Amino acid sequence: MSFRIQPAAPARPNRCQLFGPGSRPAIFEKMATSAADVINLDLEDSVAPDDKAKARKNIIQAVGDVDWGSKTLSVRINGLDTPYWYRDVVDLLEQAGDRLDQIMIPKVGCAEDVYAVDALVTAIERAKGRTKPISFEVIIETAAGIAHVEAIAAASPRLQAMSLGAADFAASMGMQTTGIGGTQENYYMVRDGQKYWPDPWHWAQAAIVAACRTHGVLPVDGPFGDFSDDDGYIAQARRSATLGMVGKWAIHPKQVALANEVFTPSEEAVAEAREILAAMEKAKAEGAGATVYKGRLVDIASIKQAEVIVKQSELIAG
Ligand SMILES: CC(C)(COP(=O)(O)OP(=O)(O)OC[C@H]1O[C@@H](n2cnc3c(N)ncnc32)[C@H](O)[C@@H]1OP(=O)(O)O)[C@@H](O)C(=O)NCCC(=O)NCCSC(=O)C[C@H](O)C(=O)O
Ligand SMILES: [Mg+2]
Repeated sequence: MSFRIQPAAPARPNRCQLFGPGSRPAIFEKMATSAADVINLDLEDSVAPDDKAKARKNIIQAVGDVDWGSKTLSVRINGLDTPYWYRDVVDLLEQAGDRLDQIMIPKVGCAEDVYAVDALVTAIERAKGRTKPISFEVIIETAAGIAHVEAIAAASPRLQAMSLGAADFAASMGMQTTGIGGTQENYYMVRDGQKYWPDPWHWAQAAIVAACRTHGVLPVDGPFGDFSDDDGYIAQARRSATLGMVGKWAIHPKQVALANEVFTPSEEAVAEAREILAAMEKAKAEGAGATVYKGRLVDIASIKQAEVIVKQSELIAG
């Protein structure tokens, strides 16, 4: 291990973030009774410009009126390039109750974007005597965002989570696709006449995971647009989980169970992880730093790998 210690990410379940437009209050109760760990009420791209003010009011009222249970309650504000974002922050922080946990900042392009929102939030919290600090989550969904991803991950002690927003990311990067997440028809390799579809989001996800893990932030996979394609969603979510992400967005309620299934370690995986820990305990007691488990090497690094799975399952079990 480096002399630089890797900080732990916030210890809260974040397997699924369910989104809903702030202009559609009829679904708020349904979101609250869903099995999602995080609720994202949206003021940004799912809300038309003429509906922004009403959506703000809907959300402010719902923060206090709806029973959100133990979920993390987050509101996505508008981007810092719009005329809406400051009013989103001011109205939310001045008028919404203490049940509000988090603000999601979209299209973050540099650490200073987070700094600017932090300054405004801090001023309002002090002025209004809000005692529960609002946490932040950000979306990496522009070329600038991914170019500055590590500085963004380090930008504020309020920052708890960071997502990849595949739709805006693709647009900003000039990618030739209208798909939101998943494999892309024209992103393939050919070997022996067979096509093979790699994952075009892989490198950006890996960059986000590395930045998040360096600074103690939860890395999260964003939306998968085709909510009729369960297999595609599951495949994308499994790749994200394998890379180190802790959860994924749901843009339709049917995706919630899929995310929870993928990001909850299976009983078999947890049992195997516990067996590896037990095998290493035995090896250590015998003075060895490595041993053989089911025909393969396990060593001190395997303890840390197994602990990731056990800790995640314990966190979810509560
Ligand atoms: C996608 C939707 C517009 C679909 O809505 P709808 O046509 O109503 O779907 P269904 O008829 O299949 O609904 C079935 C029942 O589920 C309820 N419902 C629908 N949506 C939600 C929801 N989000 N949460 C909870 N419940 C929901 C319906 O009311 C039906 O209930 P019932 O009648 O009682 O059976 C809609 O799902 C939707 O608006 N989704 C969220 C869209 C959104 O927030 N988008 C923003 C996030 S993605 C993004 O911004 C991209 C990102 O930034 C990037 O760049 O990548
Ligand atoms: Mg977006």
